[in-house]
Amino acid sequence: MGTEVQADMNNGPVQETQTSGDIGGAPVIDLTGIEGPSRERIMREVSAACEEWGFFQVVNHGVDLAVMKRAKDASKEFFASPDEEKLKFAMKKNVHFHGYFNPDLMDKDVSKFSSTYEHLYYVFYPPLQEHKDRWPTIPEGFGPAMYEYVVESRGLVERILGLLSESLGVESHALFNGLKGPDVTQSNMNISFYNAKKEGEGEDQIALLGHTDPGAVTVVYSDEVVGLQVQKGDRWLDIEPTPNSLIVNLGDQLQIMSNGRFISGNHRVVEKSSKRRLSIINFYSPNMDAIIGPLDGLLSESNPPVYKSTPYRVYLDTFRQRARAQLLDTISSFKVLSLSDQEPSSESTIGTASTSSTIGT
Ligand SMILES: O=C(O)CCC(=O)C(=O)O
Ligand SMILES: [Fe+2]
Repeated sequence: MGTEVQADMNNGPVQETQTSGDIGGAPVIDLTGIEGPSRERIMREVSAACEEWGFFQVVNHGVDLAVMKRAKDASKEFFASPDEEKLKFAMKKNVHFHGYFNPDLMDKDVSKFSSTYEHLYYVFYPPLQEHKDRWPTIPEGFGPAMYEYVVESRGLVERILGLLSESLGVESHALFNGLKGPDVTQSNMNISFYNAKKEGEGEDQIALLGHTDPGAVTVVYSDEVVGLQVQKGDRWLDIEPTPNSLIVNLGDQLQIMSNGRFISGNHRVVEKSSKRRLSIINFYSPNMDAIIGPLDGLLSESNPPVYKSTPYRVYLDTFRQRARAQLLDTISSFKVLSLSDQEPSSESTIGTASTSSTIGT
């Protein structure tokens, strides 16, 4: 999910039950030997995590720790810069929410934002000049440091896509090729600096409502401050960042491509620590013109398509429209209807879902 969506999902003290969270959400998987003798084991662990949680953490993931550190240091330096410097990169109306946002310094109406925390949102891949021209230049090396991390973390995503394709029993490039469509996959970066829990505040504040990400695979590089929670049944579980790990979660497009075998895990962010939390998020998403549907190689008479095939652009537009109305379950409106279902108009689909929406529950 990108910032444009979060815009409408950040509502501060929304009353959701049980903000405290239990520890132990989602497995930690060691990727040592992924190209060698451990591949089978890793493939089983990753696919089990994707079926059960849609979430896992990875260690020994092959992303250069020095590159991670440079991206984190650059982000911290950006947020620590004087307000007037940061505001030079402020989001502008109609520029698709690219740029810097700070709820204390900016007119919330700038992009209909009601976010409760500072963040940066940029396209980092493909590195077109129009994208590069927007990247922050404070600190000076911000763009190159972040880009280096983006390239490394995209490599991780592509290794995971290979494993997942194999575990589905299709050719190892099947997921990647489906996502890239006619050209390349994309990476939008959301660098969020959440607020600390205020002293004396009883309830943990919800910074980001429960949602699934619309794209393919999200890589969250979180500092050691807890805040991200994954939903399991009716419970919210804290993801405790393991040092040097990366958190991986699947977005809606992988649930669709796997014909429902993998899940796009519902998650949210709460402000529960006395420290502010930094997270650097790579939304690895399909090409806008890729037609995403269940992979051909998975379908049979006994496994008919559960989801429709749709250009990603259409899916994302629907997701954004619905998110504005805080309807955060988009994927069910892309289900193939069974013959016994009545065909609702697209408007009534949205209307129906609004009343049955399970946001944050
Ligand atoms: O900050 C995080 O850990 C996750 C944020 C998130 O879920 C999102 O931006 O979609
Ligand atoms: Fe998310």
